[in-house]
Amino acid sequence: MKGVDHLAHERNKTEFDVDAMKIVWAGSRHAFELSDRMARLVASDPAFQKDGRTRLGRKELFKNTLRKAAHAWKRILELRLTEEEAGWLRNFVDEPSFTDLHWGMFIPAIKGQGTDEQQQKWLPLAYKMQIIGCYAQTELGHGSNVQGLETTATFDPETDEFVIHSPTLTSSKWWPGGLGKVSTHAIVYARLITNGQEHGVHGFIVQLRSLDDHMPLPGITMGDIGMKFGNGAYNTMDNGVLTFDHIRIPRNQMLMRVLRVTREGKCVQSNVPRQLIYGTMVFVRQTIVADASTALSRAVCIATRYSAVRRQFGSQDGGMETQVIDYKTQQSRLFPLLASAYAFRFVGEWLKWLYTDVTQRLQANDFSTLPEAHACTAGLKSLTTTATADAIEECRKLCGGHGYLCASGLPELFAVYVPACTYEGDNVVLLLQHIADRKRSLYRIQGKREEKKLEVARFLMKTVSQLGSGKKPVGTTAYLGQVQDLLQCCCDVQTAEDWLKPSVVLEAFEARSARMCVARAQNLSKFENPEDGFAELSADLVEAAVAHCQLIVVSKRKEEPDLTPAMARDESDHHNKDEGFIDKLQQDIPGKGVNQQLQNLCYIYALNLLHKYLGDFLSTGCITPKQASLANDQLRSLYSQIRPNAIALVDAFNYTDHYLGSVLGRYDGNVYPKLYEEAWKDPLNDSVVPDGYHEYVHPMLKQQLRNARL
Ligand SMILES: CCCCC/C=C/C(=O)SCCNC(=O)CCNC(=O)[C@H](O)C(C)(C)COP(=O)(O)OP(=O)(O)OC[C@H]1O[C@@H](n2cnc3c(N)ncnc32)[C@H](O)[C@@H]1OP(=O)(O)O
Ligand SMILES: Cc1cc2nc3c(=O)[nH]c(=O)nc-3n(C[C@H](O)[C@H](O)[C@H](O)COP(=O)(O)OP(=O)(O)OC[C@H]3O[C@@H](n4cnc5c(N)ncnc54)[C@H](O)[C@@H]3O)c2cc1C
Repeated sequence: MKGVDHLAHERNKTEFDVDAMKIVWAGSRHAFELSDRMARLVASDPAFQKDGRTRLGRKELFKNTLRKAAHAWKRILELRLTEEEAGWLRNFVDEPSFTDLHWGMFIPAIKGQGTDEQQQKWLPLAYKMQIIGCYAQTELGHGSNVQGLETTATFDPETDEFVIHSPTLTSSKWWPGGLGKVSTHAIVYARLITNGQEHGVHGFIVQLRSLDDHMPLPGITMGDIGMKFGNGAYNTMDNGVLTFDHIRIPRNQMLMRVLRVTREGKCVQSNVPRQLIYGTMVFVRQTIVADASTALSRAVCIATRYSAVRRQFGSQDGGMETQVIDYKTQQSRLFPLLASAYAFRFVGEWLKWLYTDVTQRLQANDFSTLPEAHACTAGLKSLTTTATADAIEECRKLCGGHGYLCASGLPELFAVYVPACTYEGDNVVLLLQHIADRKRSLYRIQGKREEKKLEVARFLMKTVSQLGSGKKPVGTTAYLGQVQDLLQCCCDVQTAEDWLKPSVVLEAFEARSARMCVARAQNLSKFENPEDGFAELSADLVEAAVAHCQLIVVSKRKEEPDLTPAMARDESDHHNKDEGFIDKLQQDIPGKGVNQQLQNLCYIYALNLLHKYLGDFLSTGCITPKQASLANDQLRSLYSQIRPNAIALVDAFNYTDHYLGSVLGRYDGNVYPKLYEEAWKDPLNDSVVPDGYHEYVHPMLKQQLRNARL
């Protein structure tokens, strides 16, 4: 590190081994070394510099993105990077681009929904970037309601082709990233029609543009949908519009792993469940949870370093003013966000494990864990992106006025990040799904034997409804197996220190979630028509889903050994599966003081939630007002313990200044001179007298002066 380290005094206070924490944050030594190497590679390459991005006009900005994407690909080939290394490199380039959709959705869709032959044909082309793909699902009229899509794919047995058509304006594909200007191919989702019969929505590989001159193929109309929120930000992406006028594609370009259309136009269902058509979304939602911890940690790193640099008030006898990080209000806003960054990191690791596990099972024709994977990815995507978007804005406020400058990096981070609350499923719709299950089920609330046929029950509601049936809940809902205990238990916290017991915190969160679920299930049972009940109570159901998802983040309960065979996992998996925050602490984590810091963060995460959602905990009788007050006392004490380690805890994210892209978050804390320097780079400062002055302001001044003299 060159130059003076203005944060050295802060780093000297550190009470733990930062290098060891870097490994914990990265997930493994291998991941740390690899990401560190790629981050430095990108930061040291002038072609990847991002200075002034927020000042560029759309065309210039977009061209710049194309240049960087091409340069990244060139470096990947030159250095013969592995797929993993290439992924990290693209990540550190830090600019949304068409390649995100090519690697992040187009390829996974073919892998997940294509037959072996289709994979053999299309994947090599995609891997070598001989074609560029995107994911065209959403339409102008429908995004959330996938079954409401209007684009049609009608089988023509005479030519052995599908005819892809956009029958209405609202059926125009609208939003797909990479579609507007770059993609040559797309996975297009359309209603399958054979022999005059509809067979639901399926994916089709459609070529959009000529591989020679990049012109749209006949019958295809395409373009960009226009500027989006913020400067720079997501405007580097060509989100597009697309309509089809009776486009023909060969039959074998329908992704046929789930359903096969024969030469005669007969539909043959494979043994794979229909829901796998939605599999790409499960994959991407899982990656979005991991990305949430990255975006959140970037914002927190900026706000924490700046809070240690910034001083306001409190100077005595001409001495230094107080660092704003020492104000308890600043700590109570900042440290829970720091704790959330770590919490989301660990739950993201766990979700990745869950997804890998589900994928392996699917390959072995075991589909039993798919509903849980869907529910967890949907719920946690919603929980973590909502919290992260709010947190980035809070970090901006924590940086005072300077946080509002683009030079802080926070406005662009916010503008790039907020659509995560909408894409890959609107967060409210996903929470409703989290508790949703469309299967007919027997509705029976623990022991009441109050049976009702339901058209629509919900994932959590269904679990609760089956408690009396002898079916043991597994996975993330296993705690509901002890529902009777959880309905009756009394929190035995008597001192603030009692809140530092994992079992106490776990019990409080489990009891809150269980009681909320049971109360909602009881309310639902009062409705004659369950559909009406779900519609009427949906806001309450969302609250229960949030409580359940927060419990997963605080700690995924260790699974019982006597699970159904589908859920039983190898002992060798043991370390991978327990990645909830409390579970993480049970592992043997090397490095001086590391475990202690993680414990502090874990309790800050949990107790801050308890404070924020106090209404839930009090109204369900899980804790008393006195115990809530003790939790607050403990929180304040934890903030004091985190304070000397705050800078080191954000250093452990190992972000380069290039990646952070923030004058306020610089590693060396040299904020003011650099902020001053940055201001002079603004194009407005290219000339002393601005363009337009002589045209508009000068005549106005002159006129006023003349008037005054009259
Ligand atoms: C690289 C990152 C850049 C990101 C760029 C952004 C890309 C995008 O945004 S792509 C477009 C993403 N679009 C969405 O996420 C749409 C959101 N909507 C949905 O996901 C679904 O339509 C739904 C979850 C809201 C379901 O609607 P619903 O009508 O209730 O469900 P269906 O009747 O269609 O199906 C019911 C059946 O399927 C199960 N299920 C639903 N989704 C999944 C899934 N992803 N995986 C597994 N299973 C799923 C659902 O639980 C029902 O199950 P059963 O009860 O067993 O029938
Ligand atoms: C930056 C960005 C990138 C995108 N990239 C892609 C892409 O690459 N490919 C692609 O196919 N799509 C893409 N999308 C589209 C995205 O997936 C959809 O916008 C998203 O799924 C939300 O759907 P919607 O727009 O229809 O919202 P709507 O469903 O219209 O939501 C509007 C409001 O209605 C509420 N609502 C809707 N249904 C219900 C319900 N049943 N109960 C209660 N409330 C409800 C929602 O909560 C929300 O408040 C992208 C979107 C964005 C913003």
